[in-house]
Amino acid sequence: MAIGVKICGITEAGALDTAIKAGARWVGFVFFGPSPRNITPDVAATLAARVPAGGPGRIGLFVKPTDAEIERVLDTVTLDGLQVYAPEARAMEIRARFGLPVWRAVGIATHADLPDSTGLDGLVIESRPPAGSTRPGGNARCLDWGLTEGWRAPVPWMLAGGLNPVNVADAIRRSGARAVDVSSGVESAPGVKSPDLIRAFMTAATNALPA
Ligand SMILES: O=C(O)c1ccccc1N[C@@H]1O[C@H](COP(=O)(O)O)[C@@H](O)[C@H]1O
Repeated sequence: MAIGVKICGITEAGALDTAIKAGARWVGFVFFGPSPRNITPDVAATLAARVPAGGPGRIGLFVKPTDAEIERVLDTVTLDGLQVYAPEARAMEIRARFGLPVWRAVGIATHADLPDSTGLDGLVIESRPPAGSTRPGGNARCLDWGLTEGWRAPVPWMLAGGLNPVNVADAIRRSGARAVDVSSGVESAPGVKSPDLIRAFMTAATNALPA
């Protein structure tokens, strides 16, 4: 079974080209000031334009965004979907307002935190941020992968949080995820993607399950 991979927090063309060549299903651009991966709409537009037709979906990541913040990005950047950190009702509003698929990021601590319904297009399931963190994701923090065992996901979902080339195969097997999302785990320093780590992650994720 093919595993979908999202390489998130791309800030420059070299990493983007590596992700495309290695077969990423999605690439993510972060629009959140406190993140070391934050980029301007102009930079994102240049990157988004490099993605060939039939290439990975271009996902914009937003944290509790206002409509104006999303509008400002979409005025400049062509995106194929949005990843939002916001309550379900707000994420639904965003979906209705902008007409793009919306995946909601959900931080979980127990099996009971897993949503059993949603009106959205997908869910990004990850660990809760450490206390005092300035951002709700991108903290290289792993979930207990056993928590998703037996979960009947209402929509497609991806596993995120603390994944890297060494642990991703185990994470896929233990969590049951068929799509994974990575940012910090393919970086040589915060906000600096490593082409070697991107390639290693893609290989490990792709080979995690028998063909
Ligand atoms: O990457 C960030 O800086 C970020 C900022 C704010 C919200 C989410 C962010 N990243 C996303 O968090 C998960 C897990 O990332 P990691 O692999 O543990 O670094 C993933 O969806 C990132 O795109």
